[in-house]
Amino acid sequence: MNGEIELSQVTDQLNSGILLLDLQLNIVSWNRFLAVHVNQKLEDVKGKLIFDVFPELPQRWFERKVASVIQLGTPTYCSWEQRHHLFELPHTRPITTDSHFMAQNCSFLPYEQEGKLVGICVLIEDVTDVCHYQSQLKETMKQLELANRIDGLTRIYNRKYWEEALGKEFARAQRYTSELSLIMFDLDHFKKLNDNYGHQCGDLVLIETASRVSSLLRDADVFGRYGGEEFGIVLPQTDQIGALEVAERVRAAISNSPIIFEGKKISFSASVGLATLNSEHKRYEDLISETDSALYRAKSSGRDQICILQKFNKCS
Ligand SMILES: Nc1nc2c(ncn2[C@@H]2O[C@H](COP(=O)(O)OP(=O)(O)OP(=O)(O)O)[C@@H](O)[C@H]2O)c(=O)[nH]1
Repeated sequence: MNGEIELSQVTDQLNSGILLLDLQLNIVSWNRFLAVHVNQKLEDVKGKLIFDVFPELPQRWFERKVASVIQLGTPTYCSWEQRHHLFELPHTRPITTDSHFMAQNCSFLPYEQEGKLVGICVLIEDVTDVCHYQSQLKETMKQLELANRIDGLTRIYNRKYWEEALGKEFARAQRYTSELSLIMFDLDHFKKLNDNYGHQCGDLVLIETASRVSSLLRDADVFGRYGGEEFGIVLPQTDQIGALEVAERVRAAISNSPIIFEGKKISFSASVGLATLNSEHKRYEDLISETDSALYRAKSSGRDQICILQKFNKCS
């Protein structure tokens, strides 16, 4: 039995491409997998320069890769994560992928005869499925991570993420003795709004509030939904005067224009509490607690207004 025939019977059944090149990068042989995917017979490509048969190959990169195999006499490798594919071979998967071409792991192996390097064997593995499932996994992880941070209704940060961010900003402001202010606001008579116009209308007001306030803030500010109809804004590098300006803009943005729901004009407003970091605040919870007390005072002083406990101890 002829050894060559025997080997090709095996390699022709492989679900991977095997391409044999001489040291000048002319094609010496390939297996059935490549003949099928390139749709050309071995006789038609034998002796041709690889770049004439596969013009898509990055020539200089390919030559460098092969040169290292020739010089070192050791295999080298290129995974689909480095380059999605080298050879433009159509994939035959019924799955939808981002590319028309098969994702590939390619190995470049030295090919020796009688102890002498005579060529390079390129092994091309089809890893389209791996690539596809990995991309899906990445996308799912991204969505999960987002869902973990974002409030489902208003699309701003949820309480857990917002509080973590406040904790970090608090620690940073203490370490660098920089300014930090906190605004918390709560929609007024929200229960009545729900009762009068329905929960759907209440939801719409929450969404509209988040959207209006988001558009007023700087990138560094951290805006989150603290609970039902209560929101918080962390303002790094912001003193009391700066925070008061923001608070006034927030209050006005909410109460100055009603929404239209089922043809009806729905007015709503918010009460706002504000506090600025000082030496009495030992933990970020102290800052929340002071802001919440200011908010409570804004409610009890008539709503649709801003209150600060520190220094001014006043409402505006
Ligand atoms: N539509 C809607 N309502 C919510 C949501 N979360 C909380 N609420 C409602 O918000 C209302 C809050 O009511 P209260 O805590 O009594 O406060 P309020 O009516 O706004 O009164 P003041 O805060 O004192 O002005 C409750 O009826 C909750 O059911 C939500 O996601 N959607």
